[in-house]
This record gives sequence, structure tokens and C-alpha cells, in this order.
Amino acid sequence: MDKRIVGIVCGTRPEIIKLAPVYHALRGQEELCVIWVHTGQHGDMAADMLRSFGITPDEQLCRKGTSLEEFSVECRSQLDALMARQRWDFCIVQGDTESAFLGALTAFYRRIPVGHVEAGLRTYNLERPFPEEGLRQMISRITNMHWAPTERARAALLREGIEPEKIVLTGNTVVDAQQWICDKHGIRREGPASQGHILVTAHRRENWGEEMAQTFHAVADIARAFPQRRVLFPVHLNPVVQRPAHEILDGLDNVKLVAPLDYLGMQQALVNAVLLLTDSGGLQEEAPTFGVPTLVLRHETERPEAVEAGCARLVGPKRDAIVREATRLLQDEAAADAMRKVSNPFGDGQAARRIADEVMTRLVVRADAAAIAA
Ligand SMILES: CC(=O)N[C@@H]1[C@@H](OP(=O)(O)OP(=O)(O)OC[C@H]2O[C@@H](n3ccc(=O)[nH]c3=O)[C@H](O)[C@@H]2O)O[C@H](CO)[C@@H](O)[C@@H]1O
Repeated sequence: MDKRIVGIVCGTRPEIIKLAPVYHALRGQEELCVIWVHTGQHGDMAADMLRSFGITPDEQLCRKGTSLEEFSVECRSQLDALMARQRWDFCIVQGDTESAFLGALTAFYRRIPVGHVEAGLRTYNLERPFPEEGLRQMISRITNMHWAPTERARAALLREGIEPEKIVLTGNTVVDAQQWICDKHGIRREGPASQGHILVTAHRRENWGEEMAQTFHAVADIARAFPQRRVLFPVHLNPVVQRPAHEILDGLDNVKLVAPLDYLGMQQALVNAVLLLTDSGGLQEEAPTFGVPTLVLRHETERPEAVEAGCARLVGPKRDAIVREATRLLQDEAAADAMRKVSNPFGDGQAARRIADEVMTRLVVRADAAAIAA
């Protein structure tokens, strides 16, 4: 039998992280030809991530224009040309980005089955996160295999009427990615957990403007209140984040604003943190692996598992609440310790293997059985 062609479409930093373990698991299967398509949605940040995971894209699309609209139109037509040229048997996308949606949509029109990694995350509020909530719901409507990271995500898909046999509970591949990088580079905490730095990240579109400024003022308040405590903030490259971050935080001796870190650098920064302040989806899922208490700088989260398990708190992008909770955790060692002890509710590091098993069953085992029967 000819090799089955599996295309992986992705373009942003978090997608690369979460699809890298799937790529490596599928590349190990000799019956498959796996094609990594980089849409170019993120530039430098994506290049760092691809390097971190030893991935060279097989197909690199050419990003045109700076707006999301221009990117979208051009990416869709380049993806269609690619899928017309190569006869894909399966298309894999992850999460909720424009690249993921365009990959799924193009495959749908080309009648190529779609597999969705991290399926079933929901806030059911199309404004928050925007546009991700809309994109992931639309992807779910045209997906053939839904890989749900948690029981909650699986339940959401079932409630939406998706047949149970099309949903597989896998765990989140981000835990696999962390294990991969830790095994490869021997990442471990340097010094006691309570002595670590405060790690900050913020970039979500729905917080741009006043709420993001509130968040950065809160970081400044905390830095002034705890002058011995170092604050590390890798600042997203988007000028909408860069500008207020520098305006509000430059000049504080214990605050270090740095460029985005590669994955190895970020995991080392995370394992050494006493506290994480973030609006990032991926970091909310990664922090429990290293037992880092987390304050979520959003009004709601599609990842409430960490809040329910007790290792994260939803404080919103609100200055007072952030300062109050951070102060409490920095002063109350028992409260911080209770959060550190919770194990990761998002996965066990085996998600990519489960996904690869499903792809193999669908494309190879069942196809072989059909050929024998014919
Ligand atoms: C609405 C929403 O929540 N959408 C999410 C969004 O992703 P996000 O919010 O998780 O995005 P980021 O924060 O950019 O990335 C995080 C990753 O990047 C690593 N990192 C970060 C800073 C750095 O300096 N160096 C790094 O290495 C970090 O460890 C982590 O793994 O899109 C994803 C794709 O669909 C979705 O899954 C996901 O729903």
C-alpha cells in the first residue's frame, strides 16, 4: 500500500508546541508520510519554536500583508493549492487560531478528513476569547476526529451532539512537549521554590488597552512592594503589548523585561518561578507540571480544570485583585505550598501517542482490513 499522507497545518507559537509531539509520534510510523505546513502566521516566535523541537517545515507558505484579513485570504488560497497538488489522506490542526481554522476549512472543501487536537475547549462567550472561541467552535463543526484533552472538553463535545465514537480523550499534548524538552535538556529547579522569581506573560487580544495596562500597573505595584523579589517578563512582540509594558515597567530595578524566550528558556523560567501571572492558555496548562501557583489574568478561562484542582486562581485583568492575591501567596507560605502540591489535571504526557494510535487505526489498520475483505 502507498504511504498515507498526513498534513499538519499550523502557524503560531502555541500550535507548534502542541503539535510537535504529534509530529514526532507520527513520523515514527513507516506507513505514513507526514507533512508539516507552516502558514507563517507567526514569524520569529515560530522559528524559535520550530528550532526548539527540531522541526523543519516541509512546506512553508508565504505570508502576505500585515493584517489578519490579508493573511487569511492569502493563506487559504496557498493551502488550497497545496492540497490540490498533494493527495492528503488526513489533515491535523490544533486549537483555535486563524491557521487552524483555515487548515480545517480548506481540508473540508477538499473532502479531506480533519483531526482536531485540543478539541472541545469552550467559554461559550464569542467575545472572550475573541476570535478563538468562534474559531474553535467552527472547527468542531467540520472535524471528523476530535481529540479532547480533558473529560470536561469531551463532555462539551458530546453536549453539542458529536457522536461518541468520533471523540477520544487524550490529555493535552502540551504536557508531552514539556516532558520531551525536560528529558532532552535535563530541566530542573535551581534553588528552593519559595525563593524563585515572579514570572509574567500577557498578550490576549481581549485584554488589549485599559485591562492590559491595569495588569502591568499591578506588576509594578508588586515589584515595589517586594523589592527583593525578581520579576521576569518575556514580552510578546506585538507592539500593542510592548508599548505599555515598557511605559509602565521600565525603570523598576527588580523587573526584567526580555524578548520572548525559546521553549527551553521558558520551561527553565517556569520551573524556577515562585508564582506565575499569565493570560496565556498554554502556560496555565504547563505550570501545574512544575507545581507553580498561577494567577490567571482573564475574566474567564476555557481551562477551569486548574482552578478547580486548586493550582490556579482566576483574578481577571484587575489591578487590585492581582496585587491582593499575589501578596497573599508571597506572604503565606502554607497557601502557596498547597497550590504547589496539586498534580497536573491536563495530561500525563501520553497524548501524542494516543493521537498517533488513532491516526494509524483510521488510515492503516482499517484500510488494510478493508483491502483484505475486498
Ligand atoms: C484563547 C487562548 O487561550 N488561546 C490559546 C492560544 O495560545 P496561548 O494563549 O497559550 O499562547 P501563548 O501564550 O503565545 O503561548 C503559550 C506557549 O508558549 C510558550 N512560551 C510563551 C512565552 C515565551 O516567551 N516563550 C514560550 O515558549 C509557553 O510555554 C506556552 O507553551 O492559542 C493556542 C493555539 O491554538 C490555543 O491552544 C490556546 O487556546
